[in-house]
Amino acid sequence: MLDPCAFDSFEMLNLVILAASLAVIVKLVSLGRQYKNIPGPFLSRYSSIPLAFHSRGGKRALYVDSLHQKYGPLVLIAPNNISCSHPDAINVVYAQGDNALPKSDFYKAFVMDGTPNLFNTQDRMEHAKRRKALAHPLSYRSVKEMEDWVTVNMFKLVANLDKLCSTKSTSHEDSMDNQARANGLGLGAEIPGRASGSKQSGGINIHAWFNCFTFDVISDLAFGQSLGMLDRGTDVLPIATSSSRMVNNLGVAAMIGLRGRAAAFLGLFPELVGFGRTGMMIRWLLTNFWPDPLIRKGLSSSDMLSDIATKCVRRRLSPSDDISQIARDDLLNRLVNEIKKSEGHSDTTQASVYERIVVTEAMLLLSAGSDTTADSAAAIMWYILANKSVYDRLMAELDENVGILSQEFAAADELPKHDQVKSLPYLNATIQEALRMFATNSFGLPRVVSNSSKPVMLLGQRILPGTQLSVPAYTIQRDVNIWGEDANEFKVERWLHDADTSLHVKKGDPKHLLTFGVGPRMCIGKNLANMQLQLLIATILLRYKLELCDPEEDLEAIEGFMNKPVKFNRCGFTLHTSNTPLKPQSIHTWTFNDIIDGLNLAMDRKGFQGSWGSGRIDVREPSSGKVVVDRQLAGSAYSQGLYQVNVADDLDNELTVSPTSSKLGLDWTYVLASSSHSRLLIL
Ligand code: HEM
Repeated sequence: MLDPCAFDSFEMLNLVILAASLAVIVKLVSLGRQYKNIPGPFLSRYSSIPLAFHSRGGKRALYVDSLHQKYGPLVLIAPNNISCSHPDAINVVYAQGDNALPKSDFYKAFVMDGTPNLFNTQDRMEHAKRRKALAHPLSYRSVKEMEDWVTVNMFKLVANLDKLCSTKSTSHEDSMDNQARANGLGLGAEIPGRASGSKQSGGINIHAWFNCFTFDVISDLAFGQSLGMLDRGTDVLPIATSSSRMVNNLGVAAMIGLRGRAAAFLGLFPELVGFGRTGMMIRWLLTNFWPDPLIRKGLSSSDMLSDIATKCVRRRLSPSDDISQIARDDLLNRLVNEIKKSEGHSDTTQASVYERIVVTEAMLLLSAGSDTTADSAAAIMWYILANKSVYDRLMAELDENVGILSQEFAAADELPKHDQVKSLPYLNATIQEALRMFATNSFGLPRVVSNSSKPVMLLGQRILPGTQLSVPAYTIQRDVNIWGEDANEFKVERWLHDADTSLHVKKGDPKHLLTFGVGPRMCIGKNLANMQLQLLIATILLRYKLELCDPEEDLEAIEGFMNKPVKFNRCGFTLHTSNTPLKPQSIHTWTFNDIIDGLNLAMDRKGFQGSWGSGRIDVREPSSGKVVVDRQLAGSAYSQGLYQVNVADDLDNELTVSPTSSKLGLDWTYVLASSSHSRLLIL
């Protein structure tokens, strides 16, 4: 006989399944009806899967662009998710002030350890507070004051490239390429954006070197110490971490790339990446068991990056560590001061109170401010090299206005200065046009109409709360209605306002350039990025003669969160004949401690112009007895503490240091063994 209880449970189960199915059907029908007047692929009305599929493949912007070509300016790309490629949409979706729309749940995928940062916070008040803390340290004025850190790393970059140029190898086979392959920078399909296994042979992997440069600059500024990639010639860090072994041997660039790839996919399923304990638990499950290795590696990379940032920042903030005593007026220092102010802490507050916020923001700066700049620089370089007339005109402008590297050059203070290049019209027009064509920020950055948002109308369509909106940069930046029939051609002239400008080129208007985003969430690191891009392009072009290894190959890109050039990463490199190569460089770093009360080191950080307390630093070349550095102080900018001196010379042996001290003053004599290219850089 049938047990009545069993029958009841069976019926109950049936009822539950039926109810659940009905709920799904009702939900699907209502989803399908929503925005039925907005065109889009059939499946996208009901599911994010088509968009997720193309995001996983790194081609979201191209996919959405193809939808706009087919359906017009308004397209439903997923349920409740509208892409609008009309220029009028820019000021609606990325509106300022009371009309501003918050970032959508897509950004939850970027939250690392449960603490939102400036970039991924969805809360407007929290965002305003965080933005205020970073706005000052990243203002144009602050960035200008930090130019020397950029210069020091540029010098190291040039020293490395000179070394590669002066090796006998005719192909300039670059060790970076092997390292790149080994550390994940160049594993083709697995780590798209870093392919080095292409047909190109010979040349120098300029993209990888740009990465090392931008990482070293931003870590120098944001962590208080460089990650030393230019010194080691690789972006693999010698820091042992406890995180997943899956990404242990990867370089930082690859990790940031993977993290962006995973987030671009997971952001479409925000229910998988919630906050709190459940969120952490789901994340752990995804990291370990998600069937797609790209996603697992992306999540592991994210954890690993967080570990690295935490270690670096803790080290700098720890009062017991020597490094923390280095007196540096860098970004981290400014960030700590601003966060202390905004969080209402006094100087005496324990570092742990604000450490978490500082770590989160410093980590953000590392991931937001490194490969974005390197990828952009690589793309700009490709456009310059692929267009001979642009190359020639740029060289003429640089020669005329900077020209300094055409003479013998051997020290950081002889590198181009930002003031020399920042207003060069042709250089700036080239950068703008290359970034228009390449679109580092390529897909539409999503915002959401929240319940508290003011009513939103987009091209005559009323947008309901809960709807995601985005304006695709790639499509806008190549729209013939905005840029003219030549929208798909690289024409620097569209940004120039001189008589040479050919009349058929439609002028460019920066308001349609979404490179750094628009509105309240636009890039806060734009000043630093621009400074690096201008200096990088100017320095490299002035110092080296470059050519594409494979002129036939197009610049292809693949997207994570940002767009990355693929295939192009190497180019033929030779020093301009008028340049003398730097002798192979070693950068020696010295730290020394000021133990005398009240003694301040003050310097303007311009290469040689440093001195030590009431004494001085003498740097001599013993063979000639020539004093390389012998200056008095320029002013007082720092408090006492541990200072760092980098000495670049062409010797492998350690420097001999002969300190002499008197009670009230210190006379330090740094004696360099014989060297004709010895230089002292003081940070
Ligand atoms: C060429 C290089 C760069 C490009 C193309 C770029 C692009 C962008 C874009 C498009 C956004 C808006 C993202 C969104 O709305 O979701 C953004 C935001 C941001 N960028 Fe950049 N960026 C670059 C360099 C930098 C640098 C050097 C830094 C740091 C020093 C930086 C820090 C940030 C931060 C913190 C945000 C979040 C701002 C906010 O939400 O208020 N970026 N960037």
